[in-house]
Amino acid sequence: MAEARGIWRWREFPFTSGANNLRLDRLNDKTGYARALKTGLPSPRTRHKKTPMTIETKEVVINFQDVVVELGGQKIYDRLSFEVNKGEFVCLLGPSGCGKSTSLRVMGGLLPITSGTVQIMGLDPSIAWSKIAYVFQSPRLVSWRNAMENVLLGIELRLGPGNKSAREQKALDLLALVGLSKEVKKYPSILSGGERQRVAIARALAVDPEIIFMDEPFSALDPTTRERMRVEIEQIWQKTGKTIVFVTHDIDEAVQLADRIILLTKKPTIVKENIPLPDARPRSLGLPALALHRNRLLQMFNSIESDSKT
Ligand SMILES: Nc1ncnc2c1ncn2[C@@H]1O[C@H](COP(=O)(O)OP(=O)(O)OP(=O)(O)O)[C@@H](O)[C@H]1O
Repeated sequence: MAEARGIWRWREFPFTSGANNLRLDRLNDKTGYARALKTGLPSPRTRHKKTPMTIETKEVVINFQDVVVELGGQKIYDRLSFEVNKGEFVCLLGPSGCGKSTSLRVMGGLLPITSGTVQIMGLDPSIAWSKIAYVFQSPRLVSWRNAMENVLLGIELRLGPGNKSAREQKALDLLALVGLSKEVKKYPSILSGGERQRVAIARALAVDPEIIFMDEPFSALDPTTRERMRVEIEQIWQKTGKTIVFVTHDIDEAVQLADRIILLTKKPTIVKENIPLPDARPRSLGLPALALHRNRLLQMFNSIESDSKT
């Protein structure tokens, strides 16, 4: 696990990627000044000054190295390698069937690899389960438990019974974080699709994971709700500082949300390209910079398609 420290000057900052840009983006929010104090980074008012200072750079929390996965006699990954840094919002983007969801199963220790190495915070995935949580396309709530009880279920299963009132307060706080303070007693059957997915996000956060894996979490929602949920997940990520690995095949979603897009080829899959997105947040899809990323990604997708035909 690499952890480096270095001297940083403001003018160099926008051109670095990963955790550094993430920290910079976080300074753009209302709590930027308080965060600047906490992180030791310059506040938005003073960061233009070329003050040399020492900061933490990147810490790798996910490491895929030369991973081969074979399923049903078919090679899915062909020595797939990538890294994810602490605090990053990484989107895994690629054509259908390239193995995006498979990578989440591998990282969760749910699927053995044929060769190569996978490490989650320096650990083998089989023993790293306490570091991770999942949000799936379907919220997978327990129908006979209300919103709060569903969040509590996550805590109970992972962390044991513990202190009841502390657990309940934590569940309430998380439901407030995802905008469901008034829905805590509602059962899944009367929650909207977006609300159900928010409960699932609160449940994932409840076990205090280092890394959250999201597998197309908004793809079943209507376009308006999907758009709203993107804004909300970005805010939640900024508030919690979690590392998020977000699987999608939606280019717009990826350019709106990611610090970095890992673009995958078709099977047998390798990384086609790592694409850092240093653009300021929140990002509107109408911004010219996003249109450029989008067009570039579309071209790459076309190239992936034509590669597979040859
Ligand atoms: N248990 C299995 N046995 C055989 N093949 C499998 C198994 N599970 C997954 N696969 C195959 O592995 C490949 C990758 O599947 P995966 O679901 O990871 O793709 P994906 O990139 O997430 O696709 P999509 O975007 O369509 O959801 C697919 O070709 C799939 O058919």
